[in-house]
Amino acid sequence: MNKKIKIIADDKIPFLKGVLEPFASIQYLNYSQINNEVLKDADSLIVRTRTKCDRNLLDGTNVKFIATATIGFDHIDTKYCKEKNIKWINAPGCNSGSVLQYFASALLNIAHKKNILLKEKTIGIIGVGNVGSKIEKFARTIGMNVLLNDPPRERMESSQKFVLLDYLIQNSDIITFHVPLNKDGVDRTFHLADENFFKKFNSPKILINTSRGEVIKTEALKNAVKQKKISSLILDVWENEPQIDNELLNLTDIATPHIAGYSADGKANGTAVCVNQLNKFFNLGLNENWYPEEIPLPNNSIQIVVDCKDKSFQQIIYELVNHTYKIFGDDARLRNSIDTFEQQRANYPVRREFNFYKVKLLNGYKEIENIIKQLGFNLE
Ligand SMILES: NC(=O)c1ccc[n+]([C@@H]2O[C@H](COP(=O)([O-])OP(=O)(O)OC[C@H]3O[C@@H](n4cnc5c(N)ncnc54)[C@H](O)[C@@H]3O)[C@@H](O)[C@H]2O)c1
Ligand SMILES: O=C(O)[C@H](O)[C@H](O)COP(=O)(O)O
Repeated sequence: MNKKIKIIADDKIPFLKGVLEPFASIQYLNYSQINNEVLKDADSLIVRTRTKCDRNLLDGTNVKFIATATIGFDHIDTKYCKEKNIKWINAPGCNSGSVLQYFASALLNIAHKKNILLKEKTIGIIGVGNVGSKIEKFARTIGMNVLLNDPPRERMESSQKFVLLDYLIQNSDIITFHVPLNKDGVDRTFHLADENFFKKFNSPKILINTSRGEVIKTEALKNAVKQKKISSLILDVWENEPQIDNELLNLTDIATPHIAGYSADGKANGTAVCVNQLNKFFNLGLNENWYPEEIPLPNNSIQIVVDCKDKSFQQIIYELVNHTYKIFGDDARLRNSIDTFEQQRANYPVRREFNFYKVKLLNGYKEIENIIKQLGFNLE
């Protein structure tokens, strides 16, 4: 145990307070207060995406270990960290179940509103990692045709299951992005969807972005919507957050303030990875595999009862998913108050993922039972 380790942590990381105090000195700060000055004598940092960990922040400090309670790590200057021998870790997959829930809710609600039978549609998934793989499984489970694009995986796995981006664009009814933000290199994703990308649209498509705002060029996207190349637009991430483009917001069908990954389960997973990795790195003496003792309960009932009689399976899944997450609540809050983007994230209500809920089917049948289990719900 080393009492002298000093940690600076973002104060909006849930479940963290009180955990490391017996083993280290820890100070919680708003992300806007985490600067070079306050890090002077710090050994470690626990951050979210809002803290840019680069030379400006870290030069001349003692920081040896950075943990980010997120999957994304585009806010970490990995080259600089390597040069300075600063170890950094992220939390791969921590919130992939949460993004799946967001995605399922968004797609099923748009389909419901526009009378779209999803099993007749083709979905193109760009980026098939932790989140993209869950979306793939969901889409296949509900009978959709699926196209996958992931050049890094294609190179590594030399698999036939991937298609070229152009093919995906031309053959998908729905396109969804799950790539990391790569600012350069052969797998660059910065402005992956630009004028040239939208030029290839041969029919109006549903477009969903829960990855990073900078993956889509805002001006090109706005023009594509105005030219009716996009039939429905769902955005959780934006260029230049939290100062997002008001005109773009008004062109969306569903708009949310970067909360796709904000389930309480996802947050608990992210915090646990940070605590456990930090404990290991500094040999702090905390029990291995720490996990929050209690995750708060949501505002709805754990049990969901659905009568399947005379309902299509898309309708049944729509009802189930909507019980667990009401996406239009998040959408309305953002539309009513575009200037409180960051506050809406900070005060996000408790959301629990599918595996928290128990489903009781009335007039159920084998096929729907299997689908519900595959989606991660508990069947009573
Ligand atoms: N909105 C949210 O709250 C939220 C929550 C979780 C993740 N995210 C973001 O979603 C994205 C996906 O997250 P993840 O956990 O699945 O990440 P991941 O790293 O597990 O998967 C990313 C996948 O994209 C692939 N990829 C890389 N470059 C590509 C390219 N040029 N074209 C196509 N594929 C490419 C990788 O090979 C990998 O399989 C990330 O940007 C992450 O930051 C957002
Ligand atoms: O990268 C991630 O894990 C997600 O984008 C996550 O939702 C980011 O959350 P933040 O750190 O901005 O609170």
